[in-house]
Amino acid sequence: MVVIGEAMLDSYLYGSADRLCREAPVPIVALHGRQDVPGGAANAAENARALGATVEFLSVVGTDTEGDILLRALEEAGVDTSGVVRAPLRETLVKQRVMAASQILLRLDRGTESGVTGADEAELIVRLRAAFRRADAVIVSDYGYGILTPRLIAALAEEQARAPRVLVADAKELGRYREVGVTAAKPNYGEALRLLHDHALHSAEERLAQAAGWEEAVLERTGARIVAVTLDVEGALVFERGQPAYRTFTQPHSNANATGAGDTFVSALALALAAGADTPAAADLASAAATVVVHRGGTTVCPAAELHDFLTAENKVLDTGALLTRAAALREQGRRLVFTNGCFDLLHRGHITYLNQAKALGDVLVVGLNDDASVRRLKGTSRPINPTEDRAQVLAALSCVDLIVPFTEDTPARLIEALRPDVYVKGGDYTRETLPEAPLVESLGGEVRLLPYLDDRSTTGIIERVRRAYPQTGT
Ligand SMILES: Nc1ncnc2c1ncn2[C@@H]1O[C@H](COP(=O)(O)OP(=O)(O)OP(=O)(O)O)[C@@H](O)[C@H]1O
Ligand SMILES: O=P(O)(O)OC[C@@H](O)[C@H]1O[C@@H](O)[C@@H](O)[C@@H](O)[C@@H]1O
Repeated sequence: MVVIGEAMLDSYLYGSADRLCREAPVPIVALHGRQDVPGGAANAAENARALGATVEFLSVVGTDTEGDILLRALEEAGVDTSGVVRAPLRETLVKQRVMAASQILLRLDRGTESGVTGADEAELIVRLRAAFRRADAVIVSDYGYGILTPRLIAALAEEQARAPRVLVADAKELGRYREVGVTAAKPNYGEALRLLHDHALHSAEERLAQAAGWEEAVLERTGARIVAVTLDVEGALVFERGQPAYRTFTQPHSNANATGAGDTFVSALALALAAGADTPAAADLASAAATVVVHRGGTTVCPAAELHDFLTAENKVLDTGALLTRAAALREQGRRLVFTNGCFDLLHRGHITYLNQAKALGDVLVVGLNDDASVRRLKGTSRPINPTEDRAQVLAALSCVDLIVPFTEDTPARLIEALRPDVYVKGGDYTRETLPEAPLVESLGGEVRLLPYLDDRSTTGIIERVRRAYPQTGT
């Protein structure tokens, strides 16, 4: 992985503030600690390393002490910094935060006016071209401080046209990368507004609806194959040419001191795409990694082991008793429960789109999963291909699925009666009249919603394609 962009040093000054200053009504901070960590593009590089990538970092950094501290921290984290140009005329970017307990009181920025000389630019381009050719994936992290010059972006475009890589752009002004042929672009809400000349809306619902309408425009203005608009606590909306939009969901955390979740998101997204994950899976991994760093606080990374623990410890698979206890607690918090059921054998894109849409109809998506005996009765003895436990774990990896409950009957009627969902969702060919569970759901005060399946996507279709591809293996 090559990460190129604007490195900064995030410097945290920790203290406590118990009284106000006599000269002016401002807090007096008694300092008792300091921590310096790589920020900006350097944070993206450190995140990619922590997730397991071999990382070459390219940037322009001053020859000052802050530059030394920054590069030493990166090297200690295992990032290769030999591609960083040290520029005597440049002041290293520093973002110093004065903290009282976990509250940021003030941020002081330095080095924001430092330019890049023609010689530094030329040297960085030479290093970029060489590194690009060695890389599987490239991240561009452009905060608008002048390192990513038009000439450098043109060189990037040439390299990408010559031998395309998984190239992810995280930039304040994404329009600058339109001709580069990036694989994925990651604007946050503010960056997307700037790109599209749209105006900010206030409630989360309004923002989501607004962002859902951006699909065509963001893909067009960034020239990217995939655009992930990150929406802070609301997760992300992911658009891809020719595919249905996909939303990721986070576990909300009110960590005012969290910063750099976007860098983590980009690193995990780039790595997952480079490793061959499809877009929804890559976006879910990115979202999970970002959630981990938000919960940790400060400018930090998500180590691969922590991502793994986060994904497996979520314990989404429950038996009926445990589900009902959890559902009662969620109801008390005023959460709206959405329920659907199915076999979800050989999970495919149709399933993923459907589950994503189902989640959007409420707060908590519960999936009733037909167990192996019930799948056999419904679909024949050759099914399921994957056993209950595996099917449950695959579903559990989706951020839109909150809880999974295996059930053994032919229909979920008993489960619906016990759970009393606010919304019951079913897909495929049903109508309200032909759906056997509809009267039951409505008699319990719930609402029935039917969602279309994507055409040409089915587990049976996959099995038939495999059969045709390998006829010699018989039935
Ligand atoms: N408060 C939060 N609780 C849970 N998850 C969050 C929260 N804030 C952000 N995230 C996660 O981090 C991802 C990226 O966040 P965000 O939209 O804030 O990016 P960003 O503005 O580029 O971040 P930064 O500038 O801090 O790097 C979100 O899509 C979401 O998955
Ligand atoms: O250039 P502006 O946006 O003013 O400063 C960047 C900061 O807001 C922070 O950005 C985050 O993404 C992180 O990269 C973090 O390290 C960095 O300090």
